[in-house]
Amino acid sequence: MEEYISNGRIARALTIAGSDSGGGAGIQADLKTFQELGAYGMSALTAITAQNTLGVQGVFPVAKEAVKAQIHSVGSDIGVDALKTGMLFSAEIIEEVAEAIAFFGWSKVVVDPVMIAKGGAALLQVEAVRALTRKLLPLTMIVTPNIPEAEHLTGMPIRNMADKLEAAKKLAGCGARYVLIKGGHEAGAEAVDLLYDGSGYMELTGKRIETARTHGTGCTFSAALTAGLAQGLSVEEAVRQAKAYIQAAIEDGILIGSGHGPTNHWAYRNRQFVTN
Ligand SMILES: Nc1ncnc2c1ncn2[C@@H]1O[C@H](COP(=O)(O)OP(=O)(O)OP(=O)(O)O)[C@@H](O)[C@H]1O
Ligand SMILES: Cc1ncc(COP(=O)(O)O)c(N)n1
Repeated sequence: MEEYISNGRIARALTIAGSDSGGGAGIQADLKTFQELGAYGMSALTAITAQNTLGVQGVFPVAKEAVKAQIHSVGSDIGVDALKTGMLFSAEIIEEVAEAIAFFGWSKVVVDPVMIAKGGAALLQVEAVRALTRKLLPLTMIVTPNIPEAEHLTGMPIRNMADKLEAAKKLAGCGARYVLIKGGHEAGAEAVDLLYDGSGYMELTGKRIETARTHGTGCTFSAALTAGLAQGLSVEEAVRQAKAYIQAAIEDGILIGSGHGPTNHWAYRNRQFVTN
């Protein structure tokens, strides 16, 4: 029981994100990951997507009032130790989310700036990017863009580690206390992520797996990070645990669907059973 308890109580993690009917990304990936890592998971839905391993067949946004109501329901009763945002879809939803974070004074805020699904579908409206950088990043503990998202948010191309660092500095300038730029979209034998803390940086390296089963890697990574923060880990510790979690989930992939399959959310726990 002990490992489920942080500061004398259950670690509570909230995801504010879209639903992926296929279960590999979005709210579903987040809740599975919270559960696997021993955090109590809660959700506020921002959009419903009709989605499978072949792509996104439909996007149905949730009314901003409904997003606010969900967040206030859990915030006013259960409480939140850490939260993450994923697909936020529109400027009005981003503004509602930012207001709620400020209202409750939550500080452990992970922002995964989801913009475009791996299949190419838009999960964030073009005009919403401004709201994300102006309203949400100043309230952010750690922002976790992939390379195309970091390029879009900063307006600069990223080709190497020096570019990643410069982009991270720009994003820190928007108010995020930590910036983690993910290396999943690069080529090379290793997937290298960069963590910038406002003054220094460190690299997190994992063996790159040649696989089509990478649907929801970013969602899963940021959810693992959020679970760790909810449990009282430092940002560095939570990032290392999240990297180990996603590495296992990609390495031990499961065969589901005929397109870009999901990662294996059980893999990290299964490995702990094997080693214990
Ligand atoms: N093929 C791979 N092999 C090993 N690690 C990977 C691979 N692809 C991604 N990763 C790791 O997974 C994490 C997520 O990175 P990625 O760049 O894929 O995020 P993302 O594009 O936001 O994901 P998604 O949009 O699918 O949710 C990072 O830690 C990255 O290094
Ligand atoms: C609801 C939702 N949220 C996030 C993603 C990003 O994941 P990916 O880039 O792997 O498609 C997604 N496809 N769907």
